[in-house]
Amino acid sequence: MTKYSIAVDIGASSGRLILGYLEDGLLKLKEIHRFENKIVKKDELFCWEADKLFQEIKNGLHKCMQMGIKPDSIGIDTWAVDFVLLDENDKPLTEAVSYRDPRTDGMMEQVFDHIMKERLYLETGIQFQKFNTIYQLYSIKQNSPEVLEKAKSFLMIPDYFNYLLTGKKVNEYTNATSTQLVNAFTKKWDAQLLDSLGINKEMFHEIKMPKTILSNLSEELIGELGFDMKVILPATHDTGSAVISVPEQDDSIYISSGTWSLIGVENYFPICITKALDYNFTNEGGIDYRYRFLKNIMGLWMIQEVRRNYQDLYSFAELVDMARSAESFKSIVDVNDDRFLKPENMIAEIRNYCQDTNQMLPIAPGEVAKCVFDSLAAIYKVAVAEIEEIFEKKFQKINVIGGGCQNEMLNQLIADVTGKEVNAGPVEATAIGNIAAQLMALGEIGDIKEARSIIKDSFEVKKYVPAQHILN
Ligand SMILES: Nc1ncnc2c1ncn2[C@@H]1O[C@H](COP(=O)(O)OP(=O)(O)O)[C@@H](O)[C@H]1O
Ligand SMILES: C[C@H](O)[C@H](O)[C@@H](O)C(=O)COP(=O)(O)O
Ligand SMILES: [Mg+2]
Repeated sequence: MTKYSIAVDIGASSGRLILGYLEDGLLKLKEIHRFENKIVKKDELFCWEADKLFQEIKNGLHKCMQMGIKPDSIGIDTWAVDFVLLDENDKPLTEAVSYRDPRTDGMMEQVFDHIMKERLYLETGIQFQKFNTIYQLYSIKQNSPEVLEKAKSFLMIPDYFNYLLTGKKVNEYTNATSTQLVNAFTKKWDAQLLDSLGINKEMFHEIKMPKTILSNLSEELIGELGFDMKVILPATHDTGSAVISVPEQDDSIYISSGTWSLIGVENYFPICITKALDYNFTNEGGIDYRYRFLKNIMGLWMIQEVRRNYQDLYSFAELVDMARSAESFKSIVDVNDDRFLKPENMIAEIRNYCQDTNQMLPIAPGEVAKCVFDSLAAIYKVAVAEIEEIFEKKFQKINVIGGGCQNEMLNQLIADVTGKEVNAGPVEATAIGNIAAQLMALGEIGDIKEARSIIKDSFEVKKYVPAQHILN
């Protein structure tokens, strides 16, 4: 009897419900629902609209019913690091504040007064991003200590949605590691670290692995939806699910290309050496206790903001076409400069950077877009060199997955600047990895090796080779 699993993948720019099932040995997908996700200002904080997002999940499930589809399971993945705190009555004490809120400015440095940066890296193996959960919680402790005193539950965004579906409160492993509060070796919440920061460790829940069958829906949800199903934990960190889908892991580097670009390799142990620290690589948890050795790059967030600055006048495809026509424009920016994390106006900020670095200012939309794509390709090249230096080997291929793999100009740029073969696809890598974990939990797929073989057979990837003149 065919099993049907629903993946809920909510990235920083959009969410989608995608139905997945096996047919003739291939993984088939059917998009059920898609919705926008964006940051809004609430009480002077940049927040996600968590209630609206949960309603969109239910809207998608209602659509399933209208299509006569009763999924056997559902799995939710979202962006990392962000969370909600619940009080003793399981009522939210906080909004779902976004990692782009400046409340964490300066917090990392204050945390280093309690634990040396090097020690924190050795214990957790997690990259230093000023928006990591550890710094968000420290900010709450500094500015609203009463909130932390009342907090009885810490739930990351997918954990929170799972709680709303089932009434069960757990923390899923891959996303928990992104907090920089999980010990890379014990794979548990680091009690000593939490104590040293004065953060109440009792509010953290048991860490559960991907493929855990959490529960059935709550009675309330069954009543509302008219059907029941299993709630399964995929790799609830979206990039953790995306990496499951990378068709070829050996000898290849992946770029999970969405709002963020996450560039790295799959590994079987944490690499916490000084060079990895200096280059700010992370060891986020993966499926089956693997590690995602990767680093964050500002990503297509920049072109999303450019598009918004142009009042959504142009599609992403049109921006790419215009960038192609700006062939002679050569200025590039350091996309990882903090100024690009949440600027008032991305176009103005890019121009300011070019001014500050005595480069030509991008004026036309095509020049702005080209500057973004050239700049991303340039920093990818640096990251590839850093990875090869740390692993002391050359990687032959780069797999670009996620929405950004549709950017054919950027794919070709990556091949040209790195001199490597680029394989682009699958677009919905995150949802595919989410579904694969659910089908493994349901016994439809044996293990990750089989899952990757099915995914490779099921989805086309488009190949890009370096332009000939580059290779000569
Ligand atoms: N047709 C297209 N051509 C070029 N780029 C595209 C196209 N469609 C989507 N993209 C890129 O994909 C990005 C969204 O990727 P996605 O993985 O959906 O992001 P997230 O999961 O972070 O919301 C967009 O910001 C855009 O840059
Ligand atoms: C803030 C985190 O680094 C971010 O969530 C990243 O880990 C990630 O998963 C981004 O996924 P998108 O689909 O939003 O690009
Ligand atoms: Mg995504």
